[in-house]
Amino acid sequence: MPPDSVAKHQEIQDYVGWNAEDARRIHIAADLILAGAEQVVDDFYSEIKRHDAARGVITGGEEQIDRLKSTLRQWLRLLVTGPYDRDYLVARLNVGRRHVTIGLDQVYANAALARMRWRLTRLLGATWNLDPKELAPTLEALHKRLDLDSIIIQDAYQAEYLAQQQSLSKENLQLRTALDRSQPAWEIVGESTAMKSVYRLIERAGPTDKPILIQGESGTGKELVARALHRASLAADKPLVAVNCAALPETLLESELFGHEKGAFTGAVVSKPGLFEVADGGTLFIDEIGELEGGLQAKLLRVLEDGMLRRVGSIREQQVNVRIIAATNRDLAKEVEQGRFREDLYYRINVLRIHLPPLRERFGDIPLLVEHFAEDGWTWDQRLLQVLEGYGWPGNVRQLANALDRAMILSDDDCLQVENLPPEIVRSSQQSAVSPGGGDGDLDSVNRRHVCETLARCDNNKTRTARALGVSRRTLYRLLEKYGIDPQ
Ligand SMILES: Nc1ncnc2c1ncn2[C@@H]1O[C@H](COP(=O)(O)OP(=O)(O)OP(=O)(O)O)[C@@H](O)[C@H]1O
Repeated sequence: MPPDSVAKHQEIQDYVGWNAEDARRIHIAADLILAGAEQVVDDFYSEIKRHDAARGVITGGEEQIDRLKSTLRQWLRLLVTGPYDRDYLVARLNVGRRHVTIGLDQVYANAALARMRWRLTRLLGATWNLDPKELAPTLEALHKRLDLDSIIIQDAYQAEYLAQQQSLSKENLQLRTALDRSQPAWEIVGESTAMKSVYRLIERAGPTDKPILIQGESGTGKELVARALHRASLAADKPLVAVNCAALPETLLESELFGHEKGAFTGAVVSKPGLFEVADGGTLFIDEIGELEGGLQAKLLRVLEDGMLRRVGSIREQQVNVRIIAATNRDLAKEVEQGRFREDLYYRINVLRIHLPPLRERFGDIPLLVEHFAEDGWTWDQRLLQVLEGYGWPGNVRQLANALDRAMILSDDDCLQVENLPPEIVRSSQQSAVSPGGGDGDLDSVNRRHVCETLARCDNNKTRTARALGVSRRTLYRLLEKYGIDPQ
């Protein structure tokens, strides 16, 4: 592994906040997870096999599946036993590549990883008959480890994708397209009027090559819409590459987006193309564009204006042809007014805009979403829907999905019970039963109280609080600022 990767992963590790205590907790849980590994592995593959197109890729039958399963077991062992060090990274990248090369591309890897995360959480929750409070730090450590892991697999994917791109035959490209088109994991659920107008915009705006700005609160499905736009575009058979500006520190983000030349900075011992180059001919989805720093905004503007970019440390300019889809949960017009976002860039990306309504403005979609997120065979009653429809959902659809996951994990049978929803949701339903008639004006105070209570329940730990609320850490900071809450 090149030293620059090691340095980069150290930086990612620091960023995610992985520490010795987390390692210790995972180590304690390792036996349990490994004992349930078969279940997790089977689950991973049943997720993959759900996709018709994947069946066409795994052509070696059961034998190939067995080989892949043993790679996955190795992955799990690494995930829960290995220290997070250089050897882990090398081994992990190899495991990642093996999955990626057979065509389980990013889309599947992500869907299957999400599934694995759910299964591991459930496994720990079900086996350790513990108070959720006691279990929380271990689950958090596990989630951190999976976060680190998915950043690494993303890297492996990119490296592999680039290598494949150079030698890819036409058939393979068509297969890749088929994979992306037939991907049901990106299904957008909702039949409210607001969502119907979103679908209409996707149909109309998708086939143009114009930049699109998707605006909406965190967890409203902006990434889903970006994927639908790409599928509806003329470049649907070309790559869709996603980057989240809030997930990486500025320096990493610059080299991630624009690439770097050998020697550009300490540790850059090899040249690396950026995501713009990887997405050439296709779409680049820039999530949380409002987080982009000034210097990077200028560089992005240049690419939008004439398609020219320069890798970090290079004097050579090169041309790319990439359609930009950007998303933000901020009010960019306000950011422009306050001088935090370049006006010229704003006008460039704001040619077409899609607004995603928050969940509290489309309660009618809740029953469909519950059906979508509940596993096969689960049931629920009207009371559960009433409670869900009476809650404010600051974390939107993502928070709803997490709440339902929790209810499934804690349930003794296959019935979703109100009592197994997160306490803040149950409490808010009890409060609204006592004081009915709260209008929009009350929503902020309900949300504020909800954030305060969750913060207290998570011992003022912001990572845990953000996870419990189903929002990113940055969103949590914005909520704290908005509601004037002192996190201490
Ligand atoms: N309408 C929907 N139908 C089905 N699933 C949805 C819908 N909206 C959101 N989701 C699910 O909710 C989760 C969050 O969605 P997504 O990542 O697209 O939101 P986002 O707006 O991009 O969030 P953020 O701003 O925090 O990045 C995902 O698991 C996604 O699949």
